[in-house]
Amino acid sequence: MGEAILQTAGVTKTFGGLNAVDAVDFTLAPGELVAVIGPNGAGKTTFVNLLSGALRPDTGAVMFEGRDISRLPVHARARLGITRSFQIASIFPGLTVMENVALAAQAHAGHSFRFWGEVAHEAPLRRKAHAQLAELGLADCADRQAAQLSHGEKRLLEIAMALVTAPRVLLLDEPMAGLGIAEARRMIDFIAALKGRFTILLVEHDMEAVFALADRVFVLASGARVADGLPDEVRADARVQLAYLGAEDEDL
Ligand SMILES: Nc1ncnc2c1ncn2[C@@H]1O[C@H](COP(=O)(O)OP(=O)(O)OP(=O)(O)O)[C@@H](O)[C@H]1O
Repeated sequence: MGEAILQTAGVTKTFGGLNAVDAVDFTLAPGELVAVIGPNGAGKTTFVNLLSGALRPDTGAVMFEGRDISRLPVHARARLGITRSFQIASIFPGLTVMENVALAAQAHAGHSFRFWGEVAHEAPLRRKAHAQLAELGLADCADRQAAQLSHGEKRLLEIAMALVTAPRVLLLDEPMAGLGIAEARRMIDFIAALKGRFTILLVEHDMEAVFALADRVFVLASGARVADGLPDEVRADARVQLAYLGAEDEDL
């Protein structure tokens, strides 16, 4: 893989006396899908917050294309193309799927917020939304009201709303959470179809999804990196197995 698009160097975040993220070095190369895993409380959410800008590191740095972005807030990082799906996606339940995607496209286009009545007349936005939904295999949902979607379909819509903004890096925080078996399979297929076209960091407890999707697996435990490698290497790593001991719901 080429140079990192997103990188951390010795990044640390402390809460009280606890190093939630402890001197972590991490790289994400363009087009890669890296899964960040670890037992409960390992620091995964804190780490994503440090990447998205929701939290600032106490020490160390976050770099985007070699530029130090450690002090930039969420909106400035979003403008650079670092997109966390749920931050983009406040789904409007009374609007259709297509209208929600068109609104996300409009927000990204940099217009100040306008109500849907105005946006609805903008054919280019509607076309863009339709094209995005068709590309994602969601065209059959386009005219459904968002409120009527299943939980799994709403998660797909959130990701579609992030993707229409053409993110440079997509941060997916537990997209499988709360999905039934069939919905989980659909989500795995959906994310698999994004591979190579988008650069993705996936935080996920669902190991079936992680090992089906990841190019590389990055393991945190007690805030620190314990492994970073190919899925099969990580699965066989004794340090990883040790980190997961006692975490009954998270068998590797
Ligand atoms: N705002 C906060 N204030 C104090 N402690 C926090 C805060 N956020 C996280 N922590 C602590 O930091 C540690 C890491 O938490 P974090 O939520 O990042 O882990 P996680 O790997 O995402 O866990 P899970 O898999 O359970 O979501 C935990 O011990 C948690 O209690």
